[in-house]
Amino acid sequence: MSLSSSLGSIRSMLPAAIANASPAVILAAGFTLAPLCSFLIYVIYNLYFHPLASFPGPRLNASTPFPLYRAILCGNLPMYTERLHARYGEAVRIAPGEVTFINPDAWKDVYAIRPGKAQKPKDQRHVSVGPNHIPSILRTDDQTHARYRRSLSHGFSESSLQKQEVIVKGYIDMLIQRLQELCKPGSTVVDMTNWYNYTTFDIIGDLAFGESFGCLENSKYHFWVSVIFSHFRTAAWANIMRRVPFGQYLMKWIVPTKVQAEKTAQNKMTHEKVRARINSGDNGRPDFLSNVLKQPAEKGMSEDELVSNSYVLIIAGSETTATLLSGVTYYILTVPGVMDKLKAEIRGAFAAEAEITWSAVNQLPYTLAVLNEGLRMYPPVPFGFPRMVEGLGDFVCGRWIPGGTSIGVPILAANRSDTNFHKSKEFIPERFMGDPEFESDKRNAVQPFSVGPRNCLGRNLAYAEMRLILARMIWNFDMEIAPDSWNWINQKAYVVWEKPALNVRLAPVARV
Ligand code: HEM
Repeated sequence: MSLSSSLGSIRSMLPAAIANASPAVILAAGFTLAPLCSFLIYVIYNLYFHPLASFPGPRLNASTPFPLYRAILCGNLPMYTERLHARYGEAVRIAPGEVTFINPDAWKDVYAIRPGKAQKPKDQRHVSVGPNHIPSILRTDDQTHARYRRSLSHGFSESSLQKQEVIVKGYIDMLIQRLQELCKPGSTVVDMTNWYNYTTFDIIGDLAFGESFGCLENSKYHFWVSVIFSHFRTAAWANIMRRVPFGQYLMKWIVPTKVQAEKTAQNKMTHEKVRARINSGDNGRPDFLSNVLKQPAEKGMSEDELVSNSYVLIIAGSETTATLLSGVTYYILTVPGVMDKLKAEIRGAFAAEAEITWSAVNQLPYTLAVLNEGLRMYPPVPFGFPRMVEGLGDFVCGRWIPGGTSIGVPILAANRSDTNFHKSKEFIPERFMGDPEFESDKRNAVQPFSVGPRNCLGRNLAYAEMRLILARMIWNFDMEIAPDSWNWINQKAYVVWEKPALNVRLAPVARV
């Protein structure tokens, strides 16, 4: 049957107004109405027939992913999820196929390996593709991940950590010295977010590439580092574009040319740095790559894999630690009483600065409690990395989740939930020191380094660095928050927090 005779027979069944319309008008109407009808069916299915239809959450989120897209693009995802959980409870359907849980048991069910079950793969939409398109340790399949992790783990072992102390200490000495110089003759206001970043990027640059970025020496960001900060917003767009048809092609139009050019230059620089590190071979230094480079590529990493993983090591290892130190500095300067206790513990424990070592700072319980409360209130990775349910489905916190669903623990929401913590929005280090008032706290809800085979590899290094830097800062300086930083904590988050300047007045401690 021809098109015109088909249209003719349809016409005879329609009311006169439509029947008299020309074929072009009917086709145009069809093209307009078809997507509208499909969308309507999609919404009705999501709301009433989808296997997740019984999960709590706003109806708009259950029917379309647009509220989630909006939260991601506005840098609001962790806070938005926190609000949804406060309103709808422990499990929330944040988008048609995405559910988040704040019950501590979800860490086990979603992230850990359970007997007889495979680990759940990452929801790749939340993980950036490396600039050289070789999947990094954060994105790759389980088999390659196991190889990366095995070859890298030596650089994060207890014995390597002990040897790394001298390298880390050198940069902390430089931080203190530079800040002392800035304070001459009396006190001065500095942006501590920058100074913590200078320090942690120099440390991790040294441990990953064998040379620092020279940020402390030059009191400014190296080009490689500054590019990272301008790219976090792009990562939010990339998250959305991984969800829409032809998204990867659209990215080229969304990312400004300047940003693309910076990224290319950074990529070239990374290749050069990695090649220089390969050429220096086993340089006898206890850095991250010494062990990797001793092995053949099939057991260690190829040059491209080294490039891709260097990005992860540097960004995951620097920005996170500096973020936590900035957050803790903000809280100890704004919550009454905390600074006095910290000073009493740190300045009372040592007779001289040289005594402040990695093993010595392990003996400072209040300092550790302050860092843990900082990780609860201001986790450096505030949303975390969701996983996918495979196959037919699985149980999470006693509820059946169908295959194809993205599930996760939104870190900030779990950490600041009233169901998990007494006085959940207050910064109270005593909750990590056995204070009976906080006996009902579900402290195992706080997993800022995640859980399972893909948890943070640098956890011990991060704790050692954070304890030492905080102790040395408190030993050396009296601090006061500048009036323009009182509101510092209200930030956006694009994967990581977008931190403004944290202006702090530093005054060297006078000692006789
Ligand atoms: C306060 C500091 C830090 C926090 C809060 C943190 C948090 C995290 C989180 C949430 C993940 C993702 C885990 C997952 O997907 O389940 C991760 C992965 C990772 N982190 Fe950290 N991190 C910190 C410091 C460091 C440091 C100092 C290093 C050292 C280089 C590091 C290296 C890594 C690596 C290599 C991974 C990937 C692990 C894998 O996929 O097997 N992190 N981190």
